[in-house]
Amino acid sequence: VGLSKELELSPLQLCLENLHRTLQRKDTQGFFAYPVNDTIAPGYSNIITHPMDFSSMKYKIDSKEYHTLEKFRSDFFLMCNNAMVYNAPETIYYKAAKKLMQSGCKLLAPDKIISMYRGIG
Ligand SMILES: COc1ccc(OC)c(-c2cc(C(C)=O)n3cccnc23)c1
Repeated sequence: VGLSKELELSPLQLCLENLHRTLQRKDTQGFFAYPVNDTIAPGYSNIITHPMDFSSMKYKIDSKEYHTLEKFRSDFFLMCNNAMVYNAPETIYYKAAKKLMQSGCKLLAPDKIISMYRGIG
């Protein structure tokens, strides 16, 4: 007896869960774990129109909102870019976002995405 229907993870979801886990492991301080709020980041919601964080991405994977690897990839880069727009270059958040983005570029490189699709079948 397999997982009940709604819990069954599709090959794409399994791939996205894997990528999500690998990328989130790089965020050792948890700066990208949850949505940034205006209390810890004054004026954030006025400056960043499309917020994104790892918990929101996880929710989108589990609710089957990502139909392609590219949609997941663009949310990841949106998350990193937001941090490099709101925070000044000398801040720990900007530097953490830049480093995270570099990891994402390697893991989510187009040739890697193509081979993942081949693997998904
Ligand atoms: C200092 O501990 C935390 C804990 C969680 C955070 O975001 C979820 C952040 C955080 C994360 C960010 C980002 C990602 O821009 N940020 C910007 C300004 C002030 N704080 C933050 C910091």
